This record gives sequence, structure tokens and C-alpha cells, in this order.
Amino acid sequence: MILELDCGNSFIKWRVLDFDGVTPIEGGVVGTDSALLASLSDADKFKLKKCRLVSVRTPQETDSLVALLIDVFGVSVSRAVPVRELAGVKNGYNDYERLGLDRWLALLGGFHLASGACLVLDFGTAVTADFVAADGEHLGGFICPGMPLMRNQLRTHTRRIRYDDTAAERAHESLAPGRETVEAVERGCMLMLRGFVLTQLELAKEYWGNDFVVFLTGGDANLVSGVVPDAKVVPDLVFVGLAMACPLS
Ligand SMILES: Nc1ncnc2c1ncn2[C@@H]1O[C@H](COP(=O)(O)OP(=O)(O)O)[C@@H](O)[C@H]1O
Ligand SMILES: CC(C)(COP(=O)(O)O)[C@@H](O)C(=O)NCCC(=O)O
Ligand SMILES: [K+]
Repeated sequence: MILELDCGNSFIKWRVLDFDGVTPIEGGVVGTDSALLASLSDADKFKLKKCRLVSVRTPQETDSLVALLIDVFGVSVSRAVPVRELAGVKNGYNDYERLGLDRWLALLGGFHLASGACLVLDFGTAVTADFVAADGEHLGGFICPGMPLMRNQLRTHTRRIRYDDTAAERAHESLAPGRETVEAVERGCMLMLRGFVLTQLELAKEYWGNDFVVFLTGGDANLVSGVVPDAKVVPDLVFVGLAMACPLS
């Protein structure tokens, strides 16, 4: 069985593929390396042989996780690395090594699934947009703070914005102008996200008319899926690209 990992800034997304190397049998989201080990060791059922992973964490953090996986499970580990071009897609960064590897894999996966122009929007700690033209040219993208960062910046840098997570959840029942702090902040940040998405759609239309596919991925993709009804919500888009970047040899 194959262990797949997507190590983001806040969470590690994991899943295990069956012996065929294709069918996911289980997966989850964890906050720490030790929580990952616990999830995997709890289940005696996993016979892990290989692992492939992508990380946007520091090399030290990633190295230490890789060492742990080798030590505990005896797996061989394949890590996604930056490349200029893969599967017909050309990395659009001036310095291709600087493009976040999770973005690279998501846009590889998006182009593969769309077989044409695509806009890939990822809602994690950061929110990212990436544009890939029909000929596989990555035109670049945008990065802005995701929902948790926007919310926490306001909580951290003001003195009177304080509320708990359950109140935050309740505030999302509507997008009407807020009548209390929690509503005003949560709905305001939500509108920022939605505005960002709509601007990306306009830009994609300027480039390609209606001839493109929109992909939504990342833990908070559901927050904006309502504003792009035609978008494909693909929570495992990074894993689609990961399989392309780290094929089983
Ligand atoms: N099961 C889950 N565990 C943790 N966060 C989740 C989960 N499902 C959705 N989320 C949301 O996903 C966001 C993190 O998205 P994610 O794509 O994992 O970020 P990153 O890749 O930056 O670590 C959180 O802000 C949270 O709101
Ligand atoms: C933009 C990101 C912080 C997104 O990370 P995430 O929110 O998925 O944890 C990550 O892709 C990254 O560190 N990129 C390097 C900078 C760049 O892509 O230009
Ligand atoms: K991500």
C-alpha cells in the first residue's frame, strides 16, 4: 500500500492507496507528525511499502518527518521536487524553484483533468490562484491570506475583536451586514474571499472566454463553492498532481 502526504502550513493531509496503487482506502487531516503516526499505527490494516509526499514546510521539518516514516514504517519515500516542465505543463515562475510545490502539483492535476485551460483556486492557510493556458503554459498566479489568517490577524491586531469558534460558525448562516462583531468580521472576511474568487474568474474570462475549467481545492474550498456553481470541487487535486510527479517506479 502507498501512503500519500500533502504537508501544508497548517495541516498534513494523508491517504493510503490500496495495493493497486490507485484506490484510496482511507485518509484524514492531522495537525502534527505524531498525530499522523497515531492515525497510521492505530490501523494495523495498512501494509505500507512506499510513501510519496509534497511539503511546503521547511526542509528541516520535512526531513525529520521523512526520517520518522522510514524509521517507523520502513517505507521508501519519494518527495515531489521543483521542475521546469512536466506532463505538458510549463512552470511560469521566473525562478521555477520558488513556486510552492502544492500549487505546482494542484495545477498539474488541474491541467490533466481539464485537458485544457484551467484556473486552480486553493483555499488553505493561504489562498492561491493559478492560471494554466490550453497549451500548458502556467501564466503565474496570486497569493493572499486564507480565512484563518484573515480572522486571526484581526483578532491579534485589534483590542476589541474577540469571539470563539462556535460563534464564528453561527455567523456564517447569512451574509447580511453584521449586527455584532463576530458577524461583521466573519462575513467581511468571507466577502473578501468571494471577491477574490470573482476577480480571478473575470481574469480567466479575459484570457480564455468561457473555455476553461475552474478547480476548487484546499480545506476551505466549500466556503466559496457557492459563487462558482460550475467549478469542480476536487479536495484531492494535490494528490492527482503528486501521482504524476512521483510515479511508482
Ligand atoms: N478535517 C479538517 N481538519 C482541519 N481543518 C479543516 C478540515 N476540514 C476543513 N478544514 C479547513 O481547512 C483549512 C486548512 O486548509 P488546508 O488546505 O488543510 O491548509 P494547509 O494546506 O495550508 O495546511 C482550515 O482553515 C479549516 O477551516
Ligand atoms: C503559497 C503557500 C504558502 C500556500 O501554502 P498553504 O496555504 O497550502 O499551506 C505555499 O504554496 C508556498 O509556500 N509557496 C511558496 C511561495 C510561492 O508559491 O510563490
Ligand atoms: K495546500
